[in-house]
Amino acid sequence: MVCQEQEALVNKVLDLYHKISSLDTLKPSQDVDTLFTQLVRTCIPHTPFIDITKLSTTVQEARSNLIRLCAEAESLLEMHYSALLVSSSSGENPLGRLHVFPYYSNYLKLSSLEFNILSQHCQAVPTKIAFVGSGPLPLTSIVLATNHFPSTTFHNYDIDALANSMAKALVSSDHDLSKRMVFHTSDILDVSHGLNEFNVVFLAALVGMKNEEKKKVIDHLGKYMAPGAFLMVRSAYSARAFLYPVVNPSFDLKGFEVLSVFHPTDEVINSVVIARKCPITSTSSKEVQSLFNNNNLLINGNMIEELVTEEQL
Ligand SMILES: C[S@@+](CC[C@H](N)C(=O)[O-])C[C@H]1O[C@@H](n2cnc3c(N)ncnc32)[C@H](O)[C@@H]1O
Repeated sequence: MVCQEQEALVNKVLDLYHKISSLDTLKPSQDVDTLFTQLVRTCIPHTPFIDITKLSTTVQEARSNLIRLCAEAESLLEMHYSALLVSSSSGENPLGRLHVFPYYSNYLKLSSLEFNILSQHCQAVPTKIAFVGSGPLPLTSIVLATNHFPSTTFHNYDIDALANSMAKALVSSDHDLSKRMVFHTSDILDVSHGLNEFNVVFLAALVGMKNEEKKKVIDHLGKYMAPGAFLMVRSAYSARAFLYPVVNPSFDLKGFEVLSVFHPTDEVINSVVIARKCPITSTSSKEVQSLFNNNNLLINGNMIEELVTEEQL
């Protein structure tokens, strides 16, 4: 049963959706900024609670189109600011002026939240972290590498070659990050080899926009990540699900042990889910040996110093 408050909120979102979808372009402008700011303000409150599984088919359809429009606007906004930061840096390090990006403080808060949640479960400092869906302005990797993991290498995967070339240009003049930020252009579904070298994999909210696409990406990561490695997934709660895809910890994380789910109540929009790839079950001892040789064998979150084979037990 939908209460009046829920109906009013859904109607407001639909109204904004129709206005946004009638815009000629989603490139940054006053009109685009005004409409998306109204949309975010409408969706941020946790009440009235919106259960997206209870929405009508029409509203479900509008939601999935709206998420696609949000993704397009987010990519265009990132491209705009990534290009602006590089073109206006006049020889200085553009990373010193990231505050010009309107949502920079949101990323500082989100990255700090994700670091705190990860640190509660992963005692070892990760040597290598993968960020899937890094974009032209890879702020999560930049903030984590700068503020939280000063000795970790970040491998950034993006399907869009232009996004990667812009991101590379952004970090190239930074003495430290130019060495610790690596960029790979590929659909993550085409990446298998090497995923087992990461202690931690982050999955951007907009990789896999429909539920079945998101599940496919998570299943793929589950297949190739190292046993014991951590997966940080961004999701959405209540009306924020009109802006981003929802990951259901009970159904969408097969092969992973869900460690915690956190729904921010402030302006950090994404929920954060941390899960750990289930330890080795049917993996052959040969695969275990190769995982160990890659020096990334984590069982129950701890790096294994030496491999004790069944024979030695
Ligand atoms: C706009 S960015 C958002 C991430 C944000 N910059 C951050 O630092 O958290 C999302 C990126 O995901 C990329 N993407 C979408 N689907 C992907 C896939 N299957 N494989 C790799 N990258 C993907 C898009 O090209 C886009 O650049």
